[in-house]
Amino acid sequence: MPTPFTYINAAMSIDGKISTRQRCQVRISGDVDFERMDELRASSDAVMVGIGTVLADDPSLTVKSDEKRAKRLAKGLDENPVRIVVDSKARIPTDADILRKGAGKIIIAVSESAAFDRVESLRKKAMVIMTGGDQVDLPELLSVLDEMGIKSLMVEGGAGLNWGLVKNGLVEEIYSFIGNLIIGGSNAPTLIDGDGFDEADMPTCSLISAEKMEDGVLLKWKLKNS
Ligand SMILES: NC(=O)C1=CN([C@@H]2O[C@H](COP(=O)(O)OP(=O)(O)OC[C@H]3O[C@@H](n4cnc5c(N)ncnc54)[C@H](OP(=O)(O)O)[C@@H]3O)[C@@H](O)[C@H]2O)C=CC1
Ligand SMILES: Nc1nc(O)c(N)c(N[C@@H]2O[C@H](COP(=O)(O)O)[C@@H](O)[C@H]2O)n1
Repeated sequence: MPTPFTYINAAMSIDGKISTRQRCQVRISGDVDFERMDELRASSDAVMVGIGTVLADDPSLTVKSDEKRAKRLAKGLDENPVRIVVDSKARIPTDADILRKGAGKIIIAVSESAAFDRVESLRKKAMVIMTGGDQVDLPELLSVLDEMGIKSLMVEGGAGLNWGLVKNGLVEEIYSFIGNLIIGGSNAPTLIDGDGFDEADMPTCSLISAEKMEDGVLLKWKLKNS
């Protein structure tokens, strides 16, 4: 089944954490990396996060630069890419920023385990796509997105969603900005959490580029199995 070109973009500490043990939003990127992230948003068909990130960070996932939004409009696109939340049980608060801020399509990807009334109330604010039994079926979801014309998909985390996508072989590239911080903590989320791979199954990557950026480094990887 065809799926969009899917890539993860994230910022992590020297020790691979993407947040603290309190799971609150941490500014790891500097201005240059946030600008790069905004350009990626502006140039992607869709941006995706997991419900854990929505509950922790309450992001809007909008393109921040007026100029970049104007360029999208000039090309006949919506100001923002399609914004997608992977949320099996439809837990997203109805006043979440992503549902209130910015123009453009919003998709909430739920599973059959979502309560009917929650799904019906979300349908007033967003398009709902249902796949999977207990949890969202990510391969099926990405196939549906591809059929809808979404050909490039930027994944902005968090740790659990990143795992689900990589485990299913759905990620082609990973871009990680490593900032000059040490966060530590065995309960702080890393770039990829979940159950983890056994040694025999670990995906390997080839390095696309390594670039010094402000006080950190931007690494771009291509997954070999994709
Ligand atoms: N530094 C950075 O670049 C970034 C940092 N973060 C940080 O990451 C943390 C959030 O990460 P995390 O808590 O892992 O949350 P995620 O955003 O990764 O969401 C995880 C949730 O996604 C849902 N989900 C649905 N289907 C699947 C599936 N098939 N596979 C995997 N997950 C699925 C699950 O909830 P359910 O079953 O209910 O649907 C799961 O608990 C926050 O602390 C945030 O600040 C987040 C993004 C970027
Ligand atoms: N690239 C990057 N660097 C950091 O330091 C970060 N904390 C994040 N977090 C991601 O950005 C989202 C915030 O988006 P809004 O601009 O508020 O819409 C957040 O949810 C994470 O996905 N990213």
